[in-house]
Amino acid sequence: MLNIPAVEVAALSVVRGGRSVLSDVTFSVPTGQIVGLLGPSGCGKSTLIRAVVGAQRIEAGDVRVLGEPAGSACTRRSVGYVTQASSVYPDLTVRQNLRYFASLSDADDEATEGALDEVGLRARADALVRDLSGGQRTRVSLAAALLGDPDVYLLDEPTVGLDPVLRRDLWKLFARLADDGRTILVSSHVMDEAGRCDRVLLMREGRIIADATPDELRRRTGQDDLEQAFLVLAEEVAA
Ligand SMILES: Nc1ncnc2c1ncn2[C@@H]1O[C@H](COP(=O)(O)OP(=O)(O)OP(=O)(O)O)[C@@H](O)[C@H]1O
Repeated sequence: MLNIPAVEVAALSVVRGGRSVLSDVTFSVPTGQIVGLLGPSGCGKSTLIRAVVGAQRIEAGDVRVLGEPAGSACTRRSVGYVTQASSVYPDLTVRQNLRYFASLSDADDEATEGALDEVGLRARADALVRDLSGGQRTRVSLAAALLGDPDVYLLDEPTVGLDPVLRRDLWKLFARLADDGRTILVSSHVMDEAGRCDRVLLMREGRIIADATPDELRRRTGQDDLEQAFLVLAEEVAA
């Protein structure tokens, strides 16, 4: 099991609305790593995550999760997907949502309360989800994913709109999950979050322009700042 990559994408191409959105994307994510999918808005991060979930029609290529085709029934319980749009019930409270999701995955009330703490929502546990901010709703979705205890987390911009303290706390949570052997593929367009990943896939216009550790990116570009490193790499690709 440990030798099988958590995620394996080979020569993936996706067309949406008649336009090429992903072109010849290839990468592999070993188990127990945090891999960041970084790149500007519209570069294809969400589409790539949807393909790994098995929710995106693909034009060409192969996408596997834990050795099985993406989206296949046997991998569904192994994957926790947190979308950019909220995927919890707006007319239930935070705690009611989590108790509902806990019942689907045989988690108990203690796990529900633990998940509330993990995402920093204890103070809003009795608030209706429809009264929460976008960032708070994303954290409810993340807590619901935690209750399923998946092997692979696919997180689409989970830290958007969060203040620096909450962002730091969520990245600590991701690190704890990875230390426990979980795998995390997490997208962001905030380049300083790249530094918190074991490895970074830098995307631009539907292609991966670098697949490296943060230190390798710094060395390769001679830039300490990862945002500057991205700019150097983007210019190299454009040249
Ligand atoms: N339903 C759709 N039909 C046609 N094109 C789409 C659709 N959804 C997204 N696209 C296009 O696919 C490209 C990639 O979009 P995607 O949402 O994957 O990017 P992203 O990197 O996740 O962006 P963001 O950071 O803004 O969420 C964009 O050019 C977008 O306009």
